[in-house]
Amino acid sequence: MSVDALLLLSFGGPEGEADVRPFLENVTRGRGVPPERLDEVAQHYLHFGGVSPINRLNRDLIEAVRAAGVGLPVYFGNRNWHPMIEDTVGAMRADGVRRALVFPTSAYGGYSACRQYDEDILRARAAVGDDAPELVKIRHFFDHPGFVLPFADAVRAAAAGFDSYRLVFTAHSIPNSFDATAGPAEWGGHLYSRQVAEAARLVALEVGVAEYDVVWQSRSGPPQIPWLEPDIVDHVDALHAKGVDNVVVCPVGFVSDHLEVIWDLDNEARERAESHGMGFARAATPGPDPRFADMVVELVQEHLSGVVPRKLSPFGTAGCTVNGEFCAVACCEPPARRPR
Ligand SMILES: CC1=C(CCC(=O)O)c2cc3nc(cc4[nH]c(cc5[nH]c(cc1n2)c(C)c5CCC(=O)O)c(CCC(=O)O)c4C)C(CCC(=O)O)=C3C
Ligand SMILES: [Fe+2]
Repeated sequence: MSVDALLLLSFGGPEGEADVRPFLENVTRGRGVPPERLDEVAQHYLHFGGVSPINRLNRDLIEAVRAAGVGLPVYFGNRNWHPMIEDTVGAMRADGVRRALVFPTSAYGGYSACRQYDEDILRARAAVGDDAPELVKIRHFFDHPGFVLPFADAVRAAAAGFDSYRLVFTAHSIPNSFDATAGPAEWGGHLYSRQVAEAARLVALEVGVAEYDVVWQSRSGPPQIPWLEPDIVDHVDALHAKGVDNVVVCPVGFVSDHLEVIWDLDNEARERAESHGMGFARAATPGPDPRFADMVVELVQEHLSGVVPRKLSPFGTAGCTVNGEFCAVACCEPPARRPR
């Protein structure tokens, strides 16, 4: 297969105070997130001057992927903030791009982590019209050494100051109902939580830690709807009650230092741990590691020249579809949302 560009597709984040509200409205349109939760999240962004690190980190990653020799023009588009994917795909068409690979900045399956990026591709191609470039999405990479090994080194570095510690992995919580439908139906559901557990297992194996926990963070949505639990902050309390004195948190659900990482972990979870007199260290995310950019190049080559896929898990390959098609019928389909 030949392609003439790579598109890095991400979530997007605000780049100043005035962006925060319109960004949050884009994220939560029709999603039933209570207004109190939005006010709270707006405060998290305003704490950092209204600037999420996510766009800068993505621009840095694009530079690193170019420098790693990807050999294709690299474009940048987001779901929720500028540069918006519709505009980027329009620019790609104007530049004469016929077919592009899409690298999504999420390693996992599930509605929020995978299918919603397919919806973005569908929407952008529809907006651009008949001669929109063909867009081929790259597979889930939660089990790629370029994702797992930087996390493992980061855990070792974070734990360096502790004689003993409990290793805790976190990923973004999602509604239980989203997890139930995650993945092709014949794979039995729960693909998101199973991939997160598998990535955690691979990182722990590499570090040489036999006992660890997998927990969740950054829950939103109305309280009566069940989401994946336990929450990291509650879990810190539980570890304290068990007599754990140091905790190392590895944000395995995230590719880079998103706002959820620098607020929910570096502020909320850390404060809770320190209130108990516990030591707390957070492992770095893999996005800025040169091995991560090399992984992106390798994933491109998997498509172009049949380089043997490097996968550390026995899980099937998913997420790689053309023009925003879903992996399978009803794959990662969100249950109908209740109107608010
Ligand atoms: C699984 C998952 C990922 C990982 C996969 C991936 O990386 O894509 C992820 C990433 C991200 N989520 C982000 C931001 C937000 N997510 C929200 C809300 C939600 N996230 C959800 C899930 C996920 N989210 C869900 C089920 C909701 C409820 C509403 C809905 O059903 O959609 C809200 C609304 C306010 C709130 O309630 O928190 C915000 C502001 C940012 C940008 C951060 C930055 O600026 O650095 C990033 C990378
Ligand atoms: Fe989110």
